[in-house]
Amino acid sequence: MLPSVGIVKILCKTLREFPVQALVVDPVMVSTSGDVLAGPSILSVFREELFPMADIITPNLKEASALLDGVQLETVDDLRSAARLLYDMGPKNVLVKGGDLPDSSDAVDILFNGDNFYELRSPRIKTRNTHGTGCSLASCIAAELAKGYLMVSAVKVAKRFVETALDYSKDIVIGNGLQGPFDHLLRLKGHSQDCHGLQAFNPSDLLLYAVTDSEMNKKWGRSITDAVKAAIEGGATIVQLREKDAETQDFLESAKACLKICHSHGVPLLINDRIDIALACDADGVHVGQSDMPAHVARTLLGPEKIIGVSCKTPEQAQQAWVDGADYIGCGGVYPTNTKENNITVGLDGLKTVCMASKLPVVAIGGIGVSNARIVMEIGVPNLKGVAVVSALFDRECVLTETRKLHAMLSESNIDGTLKKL
Ligand SMILES: Cc1ncc(COP(=O)(O)OP(=O)(O)O)c(N)n1
Ligand SMILES: Cc1ncsc1CCOP(=O)(O)O
Ligand SMILES: [Mg+2]
Repeated sequence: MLPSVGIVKILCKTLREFPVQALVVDPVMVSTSGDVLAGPSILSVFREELFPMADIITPNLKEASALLDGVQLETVDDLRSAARLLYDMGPKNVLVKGGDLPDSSDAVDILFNGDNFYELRSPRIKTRNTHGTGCSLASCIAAELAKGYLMVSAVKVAKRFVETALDYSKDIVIGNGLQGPFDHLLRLKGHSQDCHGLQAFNPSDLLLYAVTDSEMNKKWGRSITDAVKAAIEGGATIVQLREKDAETQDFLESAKACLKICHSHGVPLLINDRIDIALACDADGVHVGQSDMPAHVARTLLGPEKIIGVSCKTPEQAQQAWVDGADYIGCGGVYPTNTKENNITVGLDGLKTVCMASKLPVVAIGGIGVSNARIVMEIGVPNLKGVAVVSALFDRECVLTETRKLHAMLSESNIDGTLKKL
């Protein structure tokens, strides 16, 4: 908040003397609640001195209008024209925030970098807790840029953060004012206890990730609950129900029964593909692939506490998973597999490339078993946390024996540079 010309001039002089790596300017003039925070005398010094130094400026609708001498901004096309005119004032990027745009069910923001326009949409969240959203967005962009991310990524992460946090805290009541702040600490909430007494997501849970397969269990004449019990007894640290052919009602009943078994052993249970089943049985989370429900939609539906995993074969997909609010990624097939048809194999090199690009913990999947799990785990990247296995556990006569063998092997492998013994 820069309320006087003198203060802006001092700031600009100081920035010239002590240049910063990235400058995010939120030209605070009119708050979402309508309060005037800086008068019109500030406009010329913003335009002429501060904006040309900025990597990005982030005006809301009213501020963009004030900076453009009161021009009416009523449509997404108007936002685009405004972004272009503001860009001509010298900043490297312009984000015009259309949260106050009339007649739009989405919150639409326009990012313009001189070459391209990006239309960023998120569902409009009905809440009184919008106080400080603009400041939070700008601060989050600054934090992402400080971490070295490109502008488009930084803006997307910031917008997703604000959207998720707004949704998460839409009903909280803080203070007596008309507007409350939203809860900025939702990411930290992941470390709290959930209502089942299970610790929220811990990346080391990915160590021995058992993925069920109804066909395999049928073939060996066992129920899904017996299969899950045996895998947990053998040392599985997380379980995913991947029941491709199950009827919805059967799937839901099995999921409820498996959840009881998993929780009685402190093991998280995820559901593959089916957000509806995960919601209906209150599972610990879901795993989605590139053609399943987008992870950011799953996050909105499941809320901040649930675990979301995304299948990724490329660094770009890994970056998107992070932007979308996932907790981990599954990378593979590392080796060829008969379990998933037409699955492209990425090999150990592909796995390493994805791990190195990923800000999220990674579990390797595809053709992995006792014979090769050690080689996979020893590729030497700290965020590779474990292996996800289907046939090596469930297409075998004794799930317990196979899980024990794999568990013993993983316990001895050199993970994160430290010899791990479970
Ligand atoms: C841990 C883990 N990683 C990857 C996958 C594969 O998910 P997807 O690409 O959606 O394919 P399907 O399993 O749905 O056939 C997974 N399930 N688990
Ligand atoms: C679901 C999936 N996604 C990538 S490979 C794969 C199948 C893994 O099964 P298996 O462990 O039997 O190779
Ligand atoms: Mg899937």
